Amino acid sequence: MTADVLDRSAAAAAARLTGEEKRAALHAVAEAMAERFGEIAATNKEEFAQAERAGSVTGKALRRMLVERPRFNRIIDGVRWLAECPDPVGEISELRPQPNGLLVGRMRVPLGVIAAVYESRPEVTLEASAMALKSGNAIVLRGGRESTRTNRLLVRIIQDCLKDVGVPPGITRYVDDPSREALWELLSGDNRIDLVVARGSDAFIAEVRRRSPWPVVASGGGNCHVYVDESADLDSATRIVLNAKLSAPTMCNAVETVLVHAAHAPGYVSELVAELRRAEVAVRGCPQVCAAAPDATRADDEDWCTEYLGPTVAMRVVPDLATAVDHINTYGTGHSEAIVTADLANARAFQYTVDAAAVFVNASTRFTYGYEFGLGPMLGISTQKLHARGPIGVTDLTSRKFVVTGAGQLRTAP
Ligand SMILES: NC(=O)C1=CN([C@@H]2O[C@H](COP(=O)(O)OP(=O)(O)OC[C@H]3O[C@@H](n4cnc5c(N)ncnc54)[C@H](OP(=O)(O)O)[C@@H]3O)[C@@H](O)[C@H]2O)C=CC1
Ligand SMILES: N[C@@H](CCC(=O)OP(=O)(O)O)C(=O)O
Repeated sequence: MTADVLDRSAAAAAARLTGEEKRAALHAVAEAMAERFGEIAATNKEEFAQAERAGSVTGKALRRMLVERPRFNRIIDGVRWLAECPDPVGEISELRPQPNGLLVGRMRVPLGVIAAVYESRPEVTLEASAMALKSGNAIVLRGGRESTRTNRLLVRIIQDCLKDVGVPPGITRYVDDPSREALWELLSGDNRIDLVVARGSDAFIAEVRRRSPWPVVASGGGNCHVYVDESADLDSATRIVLNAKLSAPTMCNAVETVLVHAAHAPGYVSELVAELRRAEVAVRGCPQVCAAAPDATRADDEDWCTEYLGPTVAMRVVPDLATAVDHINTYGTGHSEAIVTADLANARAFQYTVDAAAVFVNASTRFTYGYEFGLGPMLGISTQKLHARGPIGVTDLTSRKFVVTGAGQLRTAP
């Protein structure tokens, strides 16, 4: 299985594709996905029901598995967007003529073979394949086992489209064997993978890092915070907190802990807790929050570390901005963090000192998403600093090499 899946010639074939070939292939994929939606949704529905019966995916993760019309249409539009966006491959920048006449520049190039390993979310299969195609990479995909049939179908459709437009279908592969052993074999040192993108829980990412000698970009959990500063517009703060929790509580960019400046306790704290309770969100609070709002239950240290991924939020009153930043840098996962403030100096201090992939001023953490950042489709939200940070866009699936053009120059300097 492994040698076949990781045939390096697929990487060379992907890297050779012209902009026009990629454009044609991506449009063909978008059209086929739209046409065959019924078949995809039916397969997915069966698998979903099976996972539900087996209890193999729990409530919060279960919904991610569903392929549903409006969201899938958005992903298809993302494939069309990729078809039309400028080809990142071959772009030359930073051209610097040297005193000896050498022309030194940097050319954007594909990485080679990418392995994408991710949760039971079939839409990732489509986005990841399309992004790899556009960036001239071969890709091997492995999603959560409950979605194997849907993922296989999606990859078959993609491969058929590639064949139809004359692109080698082997540049997109799916690991058919859903066992973990097959996954570890894929990631083992026997193969050569240029980048592993791992989306999922901390336990999963830790295991991938342990098993894989290849560079791993972690798209990990989001223990995200909103800090309501002393000068915040409190109506806006409430709207931001509610949006950050309620617009999609199961997603990694949802808020999990709200920090409120002590100037707002007890009055605003009790109002905010009441708003959250009205929206059926449970609040786990520090002693000051519980004193202000009796229907908050007492939080412990575990709460500050918890990604609830559901209708619960932790809340803590903090004496100042520095304590809020310290709390976030201690318990956060480097994903998305927000401050609500009318104080420009505090806004800037927060953005400089909070260590996260996306740091917002007066906006919801839910905006951390490729489409919302103008990057188009994304392969995950990197919670580490290298090689990509935040939403992993198509350009992040490339590297740059130096390209140097001379006229027979020889180096004479020591
Ligand atoms: N930053 C980002 O872009 C994203 C982050 N996330 C984060 O992922 C987490 C939840 O996702 P969830 O669906 O529960 O992800 P899981 O980590 O449970 O599942 C993801 C994949 O990991 C495998 N897996 C799970 N646990 C282990 C383990 N201990 N050892 C080896 N393999 C494992 C599963 O494979 P198998 O099928 O074999 O069980 C699955 O393919 C949340 O923290 C969420 O925030 C999710 C999506 C995007
Ligand atoms: N898809 C999300 C962002 C990232 C994501 O896919 O996260 P998750 O739902 O945790 O798998 C969004 O629409 O904001």
